Amino acid sequence: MKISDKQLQVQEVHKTYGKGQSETVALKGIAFDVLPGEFLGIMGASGSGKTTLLNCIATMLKPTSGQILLDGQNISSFRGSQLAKYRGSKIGYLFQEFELLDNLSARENIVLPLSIHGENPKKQEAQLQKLAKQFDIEEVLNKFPSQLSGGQKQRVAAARALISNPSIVLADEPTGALDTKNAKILMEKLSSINHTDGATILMVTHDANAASFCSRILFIQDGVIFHELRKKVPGETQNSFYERILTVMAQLGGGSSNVL
Ligand SMILES: Nc1ncnc2c1ncn2[C@@H]1O[C@H](COP(=O)(O)OP(=O)(O)OP(=O)(O)O)[C@@H](O)[C@H]1O
Repeated sequence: MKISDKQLQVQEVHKTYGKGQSETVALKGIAFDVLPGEFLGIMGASGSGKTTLLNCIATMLKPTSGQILLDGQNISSFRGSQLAKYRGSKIGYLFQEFELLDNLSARENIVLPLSIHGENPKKQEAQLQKLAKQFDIEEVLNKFPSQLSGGQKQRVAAARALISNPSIVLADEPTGALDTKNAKILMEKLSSINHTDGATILMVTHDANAASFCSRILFIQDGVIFHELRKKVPGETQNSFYERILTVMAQLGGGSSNVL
């Protein structure tokens, strides 16, 4: 495989918080690659290092050692305007709590990343219409966040994450604040965009249902990869994958709960 075939390369990343007695080693040499068009899930017990890993990839945190490469570029070396460009155009973010701006309409929230980078308004409109259709939010584009349901807010946030056509979407517990029905709708939409547009998605989740939409799952324990599951191709059903996820979660958590 050529290096360029790998969209994201996480190479022996260590992350330590604090010093001396308050030192916490959150990541202990984590390494994996993500291919273009993969839908990768990251699972693991609370405190295992999932958010730390996501924040290192997002450049919100700097690894203590190791390297992270996106599209072959070492993102840890980025500074100033290069870093701002990376955050604004190469990465789409989707958080548990939506993080929409209250005083902007859904439409304005979605195009915000493009507006900041001075994209042509015609291009903005075409991208916006396409995503609004894909996420079934065409009817609510002129509403403000306070006028939207939780499910609608998260689909608006998902459209915003994809508007700049990023190399990778980083999602941290995107279904965490949604009820079962809205979580399923969001995952179906993300999965469909992953299949039709080849969007690469990396998603941290505790939810086995959400994880069953992924093509591969890394299970993290104490800052290292403990296990990997891959959906069988062709044709493993989502239900069969879900059952396999629950089995690993039971081994990890030592119980039958589907929440780690
Ligand atoms: N800013 C920080 N300062 C010190 N320690 C931290 C900090 N952030 C996280 N940690 C520690 O690093 C470890 C990994 O935390 P992290 O938030 O990455 O875990 P997580 O798997 O995302 O957990 P959760 O599922 O509960 O969100 C934990 O032991 C945590 O207490």
